[in-house]
Amino acid sequence: MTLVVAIDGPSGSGKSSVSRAVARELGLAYLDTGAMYRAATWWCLHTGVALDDAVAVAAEVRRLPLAMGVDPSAPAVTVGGTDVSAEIRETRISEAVSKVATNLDVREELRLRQRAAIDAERGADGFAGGRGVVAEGRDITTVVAPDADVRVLLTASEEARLARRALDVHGTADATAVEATRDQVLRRDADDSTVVQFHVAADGVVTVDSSHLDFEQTVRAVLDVVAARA
Ligand SMILES: Nc1ncnc2c1ncn2[C@@H]1O[C@H](COP(=O)(O)OP(=O)(O)OP(=O)(O)O)[C@@H](O)[C@H]1O
Ligand SMILES: Nc1ccn([C@H]2C[C@H](O)[C@@H](COP(=O)(O)O)O2)c(=O)n1
Repeated sequence: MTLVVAIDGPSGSGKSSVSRAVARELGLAYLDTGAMYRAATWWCLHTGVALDDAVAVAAEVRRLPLAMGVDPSAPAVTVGGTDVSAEIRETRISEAVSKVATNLDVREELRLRQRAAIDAERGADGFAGGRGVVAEGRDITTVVAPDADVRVLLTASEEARLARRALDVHGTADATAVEATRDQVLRRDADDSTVVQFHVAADGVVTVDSSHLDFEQTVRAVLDVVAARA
């Protein structure tokens, strides 16, 4: 039997790294839906469409030639055959992505693709047998896959999330680095929260608070939820 694990949470809560580790541990595929919004943003900047033109942006995203790798050890993201896995993590994308992710027509398009990717991995009707998947983002537990076998909201305090991101981007979590990270974490969450809810667990979703857990402990806590629920 295949397993679908859905994990949501705010920026810096550890969704991506923890989901990848959980997928590796369980031998499941891994779907990073945030990377899909980032790839859509990369594409819009690449094609030169004005991000404020919601209709044109949605039309561009419907044409997006995106291929999502689902190997948790190397989840490559390619657009039109170009590997953009590294570029979509650049600050210019992090600063712009909420404009694209809050476009409701873009969300409709990417949610269709996300559901298809999850169905492919779970071996749903019309798809070849899959191995199951860990899918993570902001609305996977609530909108994209509310029927997932296991649903987790991964949280952490603002302080912990800012420190983690500062360490990632600046190599230190001193006061200056944390301040420089605020926009990428808190402003982005505030903008994204206008269209999706990822701070409070919906009914049936288990909260894992990683504020006082290290990475390994957090992975173990999520694996424990899977073991208890699946
Ligand atoms: N429990 C933890 N303790 C300490 N560091 C952690 C923990 N979980 C994740 N990290 C580290 O925090 C950083 C941010 O994690 P990650 O990128 O997975 O977060 P995210 O929720 O996917 O963020 P975003 O939504 O902004 O992409 C990474 O360097 C990761 O290794
Ligand atoms: N299911 C999702 C996944 C992501 N987003 C938005 C929110 C972020 O600003 C952006 C990039 O996500 P990240 O790579 O930082 O996890 O995409 C969303 O709205 N819904």
